[in-house]
Amino acid sequence: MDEFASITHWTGRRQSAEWQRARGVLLGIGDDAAAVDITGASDGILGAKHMVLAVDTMVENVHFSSETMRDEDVGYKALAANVSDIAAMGGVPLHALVSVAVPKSYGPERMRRLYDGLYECAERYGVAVIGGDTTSSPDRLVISVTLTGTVEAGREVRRSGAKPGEGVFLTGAVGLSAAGLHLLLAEAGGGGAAGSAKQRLQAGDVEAGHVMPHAEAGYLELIQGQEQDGERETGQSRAALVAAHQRPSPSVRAGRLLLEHGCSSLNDVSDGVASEAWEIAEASGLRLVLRESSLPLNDALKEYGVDASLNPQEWMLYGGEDYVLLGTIAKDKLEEVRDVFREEGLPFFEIGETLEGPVGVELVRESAQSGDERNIPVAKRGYNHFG
Ligand SMILES: Nc1ncnc2c1ncn2[C@@H]1O[C@H](COP(=O)(O)OP(=O)(O)OP(=O)(O)O)[C@@H](O)[C@H]1O
Ligand SMILES: Cc1ncc(C[n+]2csc(CCOP(=O)(O)O)c2C)c(N)n1
Ligand SMILES: [Mg+2]
Repeated sequence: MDEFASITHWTGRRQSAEWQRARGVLLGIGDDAAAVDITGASDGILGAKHMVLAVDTMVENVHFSSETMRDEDVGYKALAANVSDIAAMGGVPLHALVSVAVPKSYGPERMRRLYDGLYECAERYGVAVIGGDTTSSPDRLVISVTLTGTVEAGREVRRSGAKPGEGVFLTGAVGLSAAGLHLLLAEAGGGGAAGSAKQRLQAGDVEAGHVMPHAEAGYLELIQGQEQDGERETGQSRAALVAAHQRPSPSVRAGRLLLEHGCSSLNDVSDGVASEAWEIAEASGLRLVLRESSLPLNDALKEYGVDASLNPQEWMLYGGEDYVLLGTIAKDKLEEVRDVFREEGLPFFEIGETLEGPVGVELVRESAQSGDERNIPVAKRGYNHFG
């Protein structure tokens, strides 16, 4: 199959012209460039709007491997990661351009499956696929998605908007994706340790008083004492962790609600809560204090941590690829937001607060015995491609 036949095989008859027109698409796949009219898009935005744009790339053996993701998952996640960036601006995702570099080992059927996943995500979030670029690759698959979205003019939610004295929240569970990756690599055989190398503490972190490594007792012992689930639940936990890794659910609806209720900053969790919290603290020039007991420790994550004798907090703070939102909002707005999220059946976890500088991120740890509290500095690290 030549290049043009391939593109048609992947993209043909996936989205009707009518469906695309509702997203403001005037001209889709097939010409030198696509043409869109954002003012004509039915995106739920009344009045003046601005465009928000994001691009995100996934590289085989960096972001995924044949052991961790099916082809459909790669397509799904490549788009979902971008949807999450648009959600983190409070925007509505609209149009995607998809660039792929395809190795010979990926025949037409594998690429078609990749696009099955991509279009599944596109349908879920209402994204029109309007173009892309196709090349060959000598060795590994690379997929890069560019996504547009819209947001009320001048209302995009930035990282720099947090003020001292606000609440810090998460719109979903964290750490599951990293635990899912660990599990998949461990099941693939011996890869567990290698796969989690990025999640291990670097020498010096312990002495510096940074958050504990998996070897340190405290947290793990605390949760180990709690009841273990049976066989059936273990299977369900595995599925939850794997799904979190392969099929993230970006918080678009949450982002829209948060914009509407005047949240002051947002960042999506791609590199880990610690890293994203640091980005908000630095951009806004303040201290961000997280409460250890308020971090949402998911049951599946807890169970896997106990089974693997690894500290799930490491995944929660430094794992990444969760694609939920971390943000800040004035404390007097917390109650109404809490209520709205409950009504809509969306998770909302209040995990800390912002304080006046110096810039940094801390974790408040309460001693189980004495009830004493101490603030531990949270290391500024997460997934780093050049680290
Ligand atoms: N991987 C892809 N996924 C979705 N659409 C694609 C993909 N590759 C190309 N397209 C779309 O298919 C059409 C034809 O692509 P093609 O690369 O031939 O055009 P082009 O961009 O004019 O080429 P050139 O790069 O030489 O300028 C364009 O509308 C392009 O956006
Ligand atoms: C096989 C395999 N090994 C390691 C990882 C972990 N990983 C890769 S990129 C990334 C952060 C987000 O990327 P970016 O910053 O590029 O958006 C993380 C946590 C994985 N997903 N698959
Ligand atoms: Mg981001």
